[in-house]
Amino acid sequence: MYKPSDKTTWQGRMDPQDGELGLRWHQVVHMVDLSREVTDGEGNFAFLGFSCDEGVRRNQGRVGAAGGPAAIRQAMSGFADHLPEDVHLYGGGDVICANQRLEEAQEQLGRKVEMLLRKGYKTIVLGGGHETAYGHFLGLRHRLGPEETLGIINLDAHFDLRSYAQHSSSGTPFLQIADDLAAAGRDFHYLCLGIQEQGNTRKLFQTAQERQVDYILADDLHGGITPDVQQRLQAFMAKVDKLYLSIDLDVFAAAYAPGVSAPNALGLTPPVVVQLLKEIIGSGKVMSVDVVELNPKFDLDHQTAKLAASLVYQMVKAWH
Ligand SMILES: N=CN[C@@H](CCC(=O)O)C(=O)O
Ligand SMILES: [Mn+2]
Ligand SMILES: [Mn+2]
Repeated sequence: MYKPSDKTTWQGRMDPQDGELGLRWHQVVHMVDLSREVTDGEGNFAFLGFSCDEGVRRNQGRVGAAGGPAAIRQAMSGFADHLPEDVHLYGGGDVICANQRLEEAQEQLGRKVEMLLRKGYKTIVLGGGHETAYGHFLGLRHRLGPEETLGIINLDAHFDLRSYAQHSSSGTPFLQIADDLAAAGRDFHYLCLGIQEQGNTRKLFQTAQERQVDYILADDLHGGITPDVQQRLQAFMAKVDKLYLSIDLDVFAAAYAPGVSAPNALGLTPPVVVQLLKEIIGSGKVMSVDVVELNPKFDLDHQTAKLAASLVYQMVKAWH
């Protein structure tokens, strides 16, 4: 199920006395209906929501992530417009997971991501639980050339490499992706930043080792981009052609991001994450991004939604 964006979902303060200089994102964003083929979007940004609780529900989590896209959109609406004249924002609406039909919703997300990328948009997907990542991947894998290698960078307290033998969930997307890539004869290059040891069982560390996953613990990132972190990040990015960047908001300390499905007391601070995002986007290889796991039901004064929106702002600024 898909619901195109409409202007009523982009609302905010207005300063008409200031004319063009007073504009905010809700006044400059265009609406695009993704239920039909879209026109060329080269150089522009498209936001696409994935409104879904099913992955977190299947993963024994506290549901509420379906409200994520609307909450992030609301938080982005009031941002001051500092974009260059030739860069435009497009609200692409939401893919909605209905009646627990997660796999169908992921396929639909994939089709829309593929279309946006094919039309030249820089795509920013707003989750949803981390099951968003598998749907996202279903689309972006079609935009890889036959010889191009994909690198996946996940800012997350968790590996999300659980077995999907029983069912897929918000805890399984990167193992699903690893297996799909292997079936297509492609390598799985996966770097996790911000892993919490106490948040991942020995089984998950074992799977990470078996799949040759590269990771940096949150404990080793609190100091920001040290020479060692920079070297590891750059080495990872150098060995791939394109990057898919996924941001799970539970990578932050719960003090900054209380509104997530699985909060972490010892997570990262916003300045460290922004530094990492700039370094990653600075590679020039990022093809698509998602921000996931916002759970507005547990948010405090929209703090986590505003943090998610601010990450989007920083990425748009670094990426255009
Ligand atoms: N999206 C993934 N979530 C975590 C949840 C961990 C928890 O509930 O504590 C995971 O599966 O590992
Ligand atoms: Mn995750
Ligand atoms: Mn997580």
